Amino acid sequence: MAYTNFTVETDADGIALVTWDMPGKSMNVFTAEVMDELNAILDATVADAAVKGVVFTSGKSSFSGGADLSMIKSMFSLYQDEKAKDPAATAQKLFNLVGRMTGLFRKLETCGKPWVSAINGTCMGGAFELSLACHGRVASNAKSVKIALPEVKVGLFPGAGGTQRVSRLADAQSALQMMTTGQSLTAARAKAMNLVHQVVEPDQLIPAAKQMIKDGLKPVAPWDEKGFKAPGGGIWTPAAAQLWPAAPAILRRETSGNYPAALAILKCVYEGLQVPFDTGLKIEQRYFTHVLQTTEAYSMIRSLFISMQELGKGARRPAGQPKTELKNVGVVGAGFMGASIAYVTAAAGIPVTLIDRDIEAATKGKGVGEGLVKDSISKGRMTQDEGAALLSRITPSADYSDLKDADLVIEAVFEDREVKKAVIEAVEAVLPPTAVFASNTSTLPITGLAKNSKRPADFIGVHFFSPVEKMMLTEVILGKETGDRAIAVALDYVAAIKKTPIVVNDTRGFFVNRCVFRYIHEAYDMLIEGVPAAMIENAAKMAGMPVGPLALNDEVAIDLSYKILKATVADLGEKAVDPRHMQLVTGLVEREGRLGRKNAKGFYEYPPKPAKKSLWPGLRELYPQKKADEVDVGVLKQRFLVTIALEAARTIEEGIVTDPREADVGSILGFGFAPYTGGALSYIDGMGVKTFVDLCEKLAAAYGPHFQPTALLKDMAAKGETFYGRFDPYRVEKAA
Ligand SMILES: NC(=O)c1ccc[n+]([C@@H]2O[C@H](COP(=O)([O-])OP(=O)(O)OC[C@H]3O[C@@H](n4cnc5c(N)ncnc54)[C@H](O)[C@@H]3O)[C@@H](O)[C@H]2O)c1
Repeated sequence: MAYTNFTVETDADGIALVTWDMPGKSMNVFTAEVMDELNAILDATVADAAVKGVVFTSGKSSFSGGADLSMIKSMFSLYQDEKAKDPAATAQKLFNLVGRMTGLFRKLETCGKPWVSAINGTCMGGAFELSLACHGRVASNAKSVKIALPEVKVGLFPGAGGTQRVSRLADAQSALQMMTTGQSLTAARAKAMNLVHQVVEPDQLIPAAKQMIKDGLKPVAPWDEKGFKAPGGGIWTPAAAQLWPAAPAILRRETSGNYPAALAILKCVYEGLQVPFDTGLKIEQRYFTHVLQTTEAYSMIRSLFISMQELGKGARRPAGQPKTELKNVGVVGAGFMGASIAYVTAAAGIPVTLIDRDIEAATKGKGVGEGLVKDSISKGRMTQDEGAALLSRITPSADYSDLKDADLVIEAVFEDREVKKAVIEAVEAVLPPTAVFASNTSTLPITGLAKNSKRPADFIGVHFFSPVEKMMLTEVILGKETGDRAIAVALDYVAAIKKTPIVVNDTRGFFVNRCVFRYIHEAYDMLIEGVPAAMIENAAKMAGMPVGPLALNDEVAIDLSYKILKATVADLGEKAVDPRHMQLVTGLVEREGRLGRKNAKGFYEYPPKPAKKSLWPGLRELYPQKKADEVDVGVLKQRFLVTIALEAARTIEEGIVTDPREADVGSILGFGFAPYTGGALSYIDGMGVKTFVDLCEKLAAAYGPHFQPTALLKDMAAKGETFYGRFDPYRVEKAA
């Protein structure tokens, strides 16, 4: 029988090689059709007496990425459309849907013939759960092999038997760690955890998998054998007696109780290990159904899975613009940012001309790339040859005429209007008429810079975040005259370097920095009120922010905050900044010389390693300090999230950001806005706009008018609207 997504070849020994190779896809994913075909293959191999066992592998360079968007979306729309009407019936339907994959894998596990999964590349989520249901697992030792159950990162957890099988193979602590963090394992680590049986050279993968069957692999899972005991003896052992009381506390410390999926993993493992395997599967299915219905899962899947993919694939790309294959990119300014921009561009296979004022500076910039390559090679992420090829794509130069073949030039020179003006003119003098010019400025409006260009329609902002090689977000900034072709070229470039773009209209601070400074300014307010700095930082982390606002301010530099406050006063007048903020920052920079991380003196002290940073004791002298019991940490947490969300809502109201997906994805990728909320606008939608408006009014009365809800928010509250409903960029396909 022919299958669309699989080939099946049975050899002379009666071993069927099932190869998963979905047509037209770069990666295999689970779809309803894949599950139907897998079920049919299972039935056929069981029925065929000539088949002694099955080796299951992938025809792609990776094994599989797990569940497909369409499956998640259909569960999602079920929840969205039907929950309000009949919550109990919706839960039952979800429960049945969730059980499909679990049931199929259990059927495989108990089919009576041995199955071996041959893991040839990255194996994620549902695909690893399928492998876990196989009786044998062999992984290639290729560096590209990564094994993970990463569902928790989008608010879910392994719900197709993963929690039950992993905790019956690996010790409970490692199992919990793997699933509650979603960490990636190398093949060797997976073997050490007892999750795969063998790790072999890539060319030995299929022979080794077949050999397991020839050696008489029993088609019975360990937990289906009589007298099976979980590693470490289950949960009633002295070691377990230490782990289980501590586990919830550790999880709480790591997640501040913000992630229902992480807690559900803990419960699935704890409860599941006390009952027979099939009952454990039911427990998992029940918790998964529950987690699917939480606001956190709903919002995280929407932003971190669906919206991120849609934006990455060019959801905001203007229609009708042909795709640009970038053959050469110019980067002008080989300093802190430019050097890394050149590196990520070359890493994406694009030749780069890296220009600075003299060849020494340009070569030094390439040296940054050399350092990053060396690091990647030492960590096994890159081969010597790949590193050499990458570096050969970066050509340092001090001659602007070398930009004559560039499709796109990105400037990252000093943040100075005059310097930028001179660079724009020098570049345009040699640039081909088809090329686009992008500025990486963080504070200068694009429309103003474009005034120096003879071709403002081809002028755009491409704003990177530091460290460029790690940060996944790029803001694409539109000046008033930026044309569609420039937007398309910028988005094609961002896609080529595998970052996620958000398209933002020109404004002071664009989107991300506007929100970031609201976060930091709220911390200034708290300091001024006398809240101890440690409580400020802890409250932010408990709210789900990855970095406290004071530590973040140290990273971006306090003198930059000072410069921005002064520039705001110069451009918009004294009233545009809070005089108490100005006083605080002026004192820190001018009187104390505290510039932040860069001079090892900021809100924190940075002693030489290995000593850890600690809050600067002098902060306690600046304002009369409140006692810990005079501070409500819950309110501090709320203030951080609300002030950022309100700023994000303002950017929508002002037309700076036009699509809620971009505000959400931008807030999470740009500054780590509490990911469990799904982002700054999902935070508002999640609690309901009316509730948010009421909360803003309460906070405004207590902490100042910057908490006043905006006109749009009040209007939305009155009409019962949500951001996603109102702007409706987000269409969920109906369940099949
Ligand atoms: N530092 C950040 O975190 C960050 C983040 C996003 C954007 N930016 C923006 O990126 C730009 C560069 O910032 P940076 O931190 O990399 O600065 P930097 O001082 O490290 O680098 C600037 C580089 O530009 C070079 N340069 C100056 N004039 C030049 C000219 N006429 N021709 C060629 N090269 C010239 C300098 O020699 C230097 O190597 C600024 O616009 C800044 O606002 C910075």
